[in-house]
Amino acid sequence: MFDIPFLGLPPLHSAHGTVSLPGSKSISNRVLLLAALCEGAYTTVHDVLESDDTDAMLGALRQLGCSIEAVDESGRSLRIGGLSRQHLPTTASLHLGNAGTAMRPLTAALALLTAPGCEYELTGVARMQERPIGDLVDALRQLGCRIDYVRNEGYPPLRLHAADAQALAQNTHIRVRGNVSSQFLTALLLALPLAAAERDYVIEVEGELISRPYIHITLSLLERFGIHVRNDGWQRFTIPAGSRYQSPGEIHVEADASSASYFIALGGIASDPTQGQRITIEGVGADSIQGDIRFMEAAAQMGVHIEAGANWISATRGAWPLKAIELDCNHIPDAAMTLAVMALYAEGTTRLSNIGSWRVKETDRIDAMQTELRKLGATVASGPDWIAVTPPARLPQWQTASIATYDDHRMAMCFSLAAFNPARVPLRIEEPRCVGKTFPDYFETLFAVARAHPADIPVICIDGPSASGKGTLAARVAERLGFATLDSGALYRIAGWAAQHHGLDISTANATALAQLARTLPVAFVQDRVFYDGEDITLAIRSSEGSRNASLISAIGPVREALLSFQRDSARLPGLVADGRDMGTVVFPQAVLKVFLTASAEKRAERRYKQLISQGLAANITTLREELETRDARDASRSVAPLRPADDALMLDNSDMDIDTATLQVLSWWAQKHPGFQRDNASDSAST
Ligand SMILES: Nc1ncnc2c1ncn2[C@@H]1O[C@H](COP(=O)(O)OP(=O)(O)OP(=O)(O)O)[C@@H](O)[C@H]1O
Ligand SMILES: Nc1ccn([C@H]2C[C@H](O)[C@@H](COP(=O)(O)O)O2)c(=O)n1
Repeated sequence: MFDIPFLGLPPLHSAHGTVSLPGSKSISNRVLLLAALCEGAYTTVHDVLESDDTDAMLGALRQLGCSIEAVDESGRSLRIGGLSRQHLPTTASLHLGNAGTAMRPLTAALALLTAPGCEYELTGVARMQERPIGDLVDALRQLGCRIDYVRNEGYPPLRLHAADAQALAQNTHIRVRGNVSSQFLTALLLALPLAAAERDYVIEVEGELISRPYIHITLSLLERFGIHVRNDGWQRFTIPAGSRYQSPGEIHVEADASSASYFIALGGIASDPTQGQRITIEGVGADSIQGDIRFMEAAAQMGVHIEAGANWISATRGAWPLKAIELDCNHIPDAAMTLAVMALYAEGTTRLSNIGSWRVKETDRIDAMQTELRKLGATVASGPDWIAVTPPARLPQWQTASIATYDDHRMAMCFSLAAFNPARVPLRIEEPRCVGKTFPDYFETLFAVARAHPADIPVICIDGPSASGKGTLAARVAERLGFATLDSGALYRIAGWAAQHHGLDISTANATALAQLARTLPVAFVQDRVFYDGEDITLAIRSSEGSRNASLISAIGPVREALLSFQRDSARLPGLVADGRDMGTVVFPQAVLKVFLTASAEKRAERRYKQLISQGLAANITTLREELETRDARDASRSVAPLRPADDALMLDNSDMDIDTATLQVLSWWAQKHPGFQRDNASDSAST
């Protein structure tokens, strides 16, 4: 997951490949609660989504005394022991983050489970405290449940007390408004089987029921747990007397159909079938119980070519540009956000209606969508429950933009699709960590299938003499930007070690054999360790001998040639920070930012000395200084790719600069290379 202030997206041109999606949030949280409600039974739930929202549910269930164990190392199969009514804690304060799928059902279930003398408080983040829950509380109060608002009438936090048992036995017919959030009805449907042992309970929906597909998921899952609800025209639901939760033993969570929408759109925007390209999605397909699977129909209407099997989908470009549509999106409220961004690639105006529920989600999604699409140059109009999007009319009207995400995972995910814009303007997604709500590895999954022109992948080069701090600085900068790193010196160190290991003298006489060896190094990088043919050589290559051998072998032209393509292939999305001696002069001459990092020989020897001592290695500061000066002289005087600053490199002497200051300097230079974004790296960095 990219836990950084912003993620830069360079222009992307195509996408191709297969993606496996995480489990559905809606199904995961329902199933976890259902399993917990099977008193005295165990349920193994497979493919559970690992995310902020499921963490919120699991944390609450644990606090309530539920036993939850990982079945294997994947952590995605959990064995849940049903809650025992008699052993619930007397008090609990449950923090449910911004997880509506935890807050609403737990409110209803606990309103019925709270025993006399017990008291539970349910709360969440600031946004959760702005999300209405009054209709659910009103419905529960009709049953005799006792719920207080802790702060604001109609909103969490809530305090729950034991229900009035007499009222609960008499008030078996309740009403709930259907046009605010379908999660209220879901919450009641999941909770009422706890009361329905002896009598029917009937829920009457007032007004139009929005987001019916989510109720369909609830009813399907209730069936799996032994509860057969009677559905009369989506207006009246009866939980029959004698209902009792029964564990299915094992249950699998489908992949998330809403998450699939980004990759279906991706196929339609960026996979060219004439080049044999397609995006294949595994884990969810035509047999899905999730309503958002019908996004396939909407995307097909816009021109995406889609094929689907029971649990897979493939998507490629069909009509291009896409076709603008007018669509009532009540049936796919979450995935409809993806359509709004697809509209950027359509001819004409796309109008999405019946999306009033967007206003009470993680943020006011209609306002957020309008603001951010306009930043890109689109023309956007909106009303209480609709939005209309017209793409920029001509290429120059596309704008580079820093997209705010409003702590809303779907804003971050759907706006990533704008990186395929025809004007090839780069984007920035602010606070990309918000995808953790449902799809923590979203951007990694996207980058695994998206392609950029090599020249568009941003590379930062940090070259300089030995022990000037290149590796340390490169790692810090990469961490801040979410980029990969390339320690090119390590490659020469490994090649030098290998030559010695195979008894090859490091001299130009052996150039061909040494180059062949360098081309086929059986090396593996595992976290911060280096393995050669399974042998851990991390420390060996950092010894004085290792440094000398690296310097010697790096002066042999064919060896440098042999290592070139590996280094260039390290440039990958969303970017690379490469450190060495010739990153800016030879390997990445087109790099956007080149830094030549220096420090006095005295300081460098001192730092290297401290580094070796801290690793438990013997060192002598005078010898170290002599060695690194000899090495630098050799590296700078060799005929191939000598150590020298590129003509366009920025010089940074960090002799008297700490690592944080050096990092901020590089990030600030990086920001200056990217005019046009409303926020810049320097101000983001300074706030850390
Ligand atoms: N600005 C700094 N102030 C103090 N110490 C630093 C600074 N930058 C780096 N160091 C320390 O100096 C040591 C050498 O740094 P580092 O290994 O990053 O250098 P390098 O240039 O990559 O070395 P090499 O050329 O051998 O690959 C490390 O222990 C690091 O923590
Ligand atoms: N791009 C590079 C990187 C390194 N070398 C050589 C020169 C160094 O003496 C040796 C070890 O590098 P270090 O780990 O100290 O960065 O490798 C090079 O020629 N070109």
